[in-house]
Amino acid sequence: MSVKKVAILTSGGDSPGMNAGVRAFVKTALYHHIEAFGIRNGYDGLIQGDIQPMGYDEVANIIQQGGTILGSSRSEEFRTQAGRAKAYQQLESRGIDALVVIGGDGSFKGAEILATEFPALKVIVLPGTIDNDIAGTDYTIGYDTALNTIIDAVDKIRDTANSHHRVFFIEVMGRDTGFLALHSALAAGADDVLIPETHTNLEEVANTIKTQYKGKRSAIIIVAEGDDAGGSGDVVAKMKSLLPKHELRSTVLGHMQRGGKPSYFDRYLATALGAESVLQLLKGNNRIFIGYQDNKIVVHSIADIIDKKREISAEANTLLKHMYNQH
Ligand SMILES: Nc1ncnc2c1ncn2[C@@H]1O[C@H](COP(=O)(O)OP(=O)(O)OP(=O)(O)O)[C@@H](O)[C@H]1O
Ligand SMILES: O=P(O)(O)OC[C@H]1O[C@](O)(CO)[C@@H](O)[C@@H]1O
Ligand SMILES: [Mg+2]
Repeated sequence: MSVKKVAILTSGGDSPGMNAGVRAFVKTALYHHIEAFGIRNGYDGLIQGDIQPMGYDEVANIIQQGGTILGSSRSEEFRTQAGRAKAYQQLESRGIDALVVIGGDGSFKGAEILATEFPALKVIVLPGTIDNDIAGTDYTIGYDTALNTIIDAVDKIRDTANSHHRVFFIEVMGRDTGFLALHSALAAGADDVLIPETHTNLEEVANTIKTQYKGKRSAIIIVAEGDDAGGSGDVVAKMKSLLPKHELRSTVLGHMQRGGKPSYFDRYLATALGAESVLQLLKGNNRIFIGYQDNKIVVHSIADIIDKKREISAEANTLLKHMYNQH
C-alpha cells in the first residue's frame, strides 16, 4: 500500500543543510499529493506529539539557514521501550505511515529499533552530522560546511600565530572519529594532526614541531576532541615539558563548527537525499539508509550500515603518511 502521510525529524547534533533536506522532503511529498508533517525537537518531540503539518510556507526561506528549523534533541526517553511505544502511538494516531530521520549514527540506531518494534511503520534515515562518521556514504550533510568553517578559523589563527611566533593546538569536533580533524588539517596546511584512529606519540609531535618550525614563524596542530592524548588543553599541558622553548596555545573551536550557512555542496546533497526519501517510500522501500557514493545516490539497508565503523579512505591514509609521517 502506498504512503499517504509522511513525517520528518532531525536528531542528534544539528548540521548545516538539514533545512535543505526538510524542504526537499516536503516539496517532493506535496508534488506527489502526499501529506507531509514536521516533528519538532527530534525524538523528544515525537514522544510528546509535537508534530505539525508542513506546506510550502513552512519550508520557504529556510534553505540558506544553518541549524535545523525543526529543532533537535538527544532523547534519553527514546532509548527506552516505553518511550518508543509513545513515539509510535503519536504517529499511528495521526495516520502517519512513514518516518524519515535526518541524523547521525545514534539516531539511526534508534530508528532501526523503532522499525523493528513497530513493523507497520516505514522508516528511512538520511546522514546528517558534521562528523562524517557514517558508513555507506562518502559525505554526510553538514560535513563540507563544517570543514570550511574550520579552515577559515585556522587561517585566522595562523595570522596571530605568525605574528607572535607561537605553536597553536586547535581542537576540532569528533568525539570518536578524526575525519573533520584530518581533512581540515590537510586543507588548512596544518603541521600535524592528532586523531583517534592512530596512536598519538607526543614526543614525535614535539620532534615534528622542532624540525619543521625552523625557518617558519608558527606551527598549527589540529587535535580531534576524541584523540587518545586528550583534547587540545590536555595536549598543551603535556607538551610544555617537551617543548620548553616554544610558546604554546590551545584553542577549542567548539560549537561554532556546527553553525553557519550551508555550503553549496551540503545544500545540494541534502536536497537530493530529502527528495529521494519520498521517492523510495513511493517505491515501497522501508528500513533503508540513503547515502551518496561515487557521486550517485545509493541505498543500503539500515542494518547493513549502523554497526560498521567508517574507515579513513586509502587516499586520505596516503596523505596522512606523506604529509604527517603517520602510518
Ligand atoms: N541504542 C539506541 N536506542 C534507542 N535510541 C537511541 C540509541 N542510540 C541513540 N538513540 C537516540 O538517538 C539520539 C541521537 O543519538 P546521538 O546523540 O548519538 O547523536 P547522532 O545521531 O549520532 O548525531 P551526532 O553524533 O552527529 O551528534 C539519542 O539521543 C537517542 O535518543
Ligand atoms: O554538545 P553536544 O550537542 O553534545 O555535541 C557535541 C558532539 O556533537 C558532534 O559535533 C556531532 O554533532 C560531535 O563531534 C561532538 O562531540
Ligand atoms: Mg553520532
